[in-house]
Amino acid sequence: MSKPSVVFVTGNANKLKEVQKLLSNVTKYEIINKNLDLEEIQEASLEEIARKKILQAVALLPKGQRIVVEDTALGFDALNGLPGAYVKWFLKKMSLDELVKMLEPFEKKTGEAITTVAYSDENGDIKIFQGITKGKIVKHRGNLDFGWDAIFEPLAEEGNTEALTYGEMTKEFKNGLSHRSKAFKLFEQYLVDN
Ligand SMILES: O=c1[nH]c(=O)c2ncn([C@@H]3O[C@H](COP(=O)(O)OP(=O)(O)OP(=O)(O)O)[C@@H](O)[C@H]3O)c2[nH]1
Ligand SMILES: [Mg+2]
Repeated sequence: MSKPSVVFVTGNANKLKEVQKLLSNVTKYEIINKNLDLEEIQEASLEEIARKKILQAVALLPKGQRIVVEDTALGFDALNGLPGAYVKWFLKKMSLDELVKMLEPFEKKTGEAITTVAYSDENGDIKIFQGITKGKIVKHRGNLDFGWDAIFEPLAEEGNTEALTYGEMTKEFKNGLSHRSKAFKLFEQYLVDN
């Protein structure tokens, strides 16, 4: 019999590549991808956004499937966590340079990258896992392929002793300290234990 699967629902190819690597040690399940454009509600906590996302995916996919989604936010400390989950829409309307400029009036240039994972098991029970990496928002350096990678420089205390932006890191190095890796480590442990 073939292995049971966990369906990772995302429309983001960069995310998918990272998550396939992050979950590559999970031998119990096969991780497969389904590209659905899930609505992301506003005026909600990151947990609520992820919860709504998984509920939609559950409603759209066949019953009894294990499904996982994630939502990723970038919050600026000087703006009390904004743009947060809205960073995707900010990036559609402005360049990375303009996003960085938003912090010009403030001394504090720090922020948080946060991934919130929502998993629905075969019975529809939902679990939430979150990973946070603290960093500085800097003028873009390195690879521009993935969202705001080039303007996010994790703090030294995160293990980023060479002060690289995500965009300057190898994928392996980013996966060693990223918001996404922290969230998916917790999820991986849950899959192993349950
Ligand atoms: O530089 C980055 N490094 C990352 O590690 C990262 N993870 C997400 N993002 C971007 O931040 C927004 C999240 O929105 P988001 O979580 O809703 O994603 P999405 O809509 O692209 O995919 P999905 O919702 O179908 O899974 C989108 O603009 C993503 O491109 C990242 N940018
Ligand atoms: Mg999305």
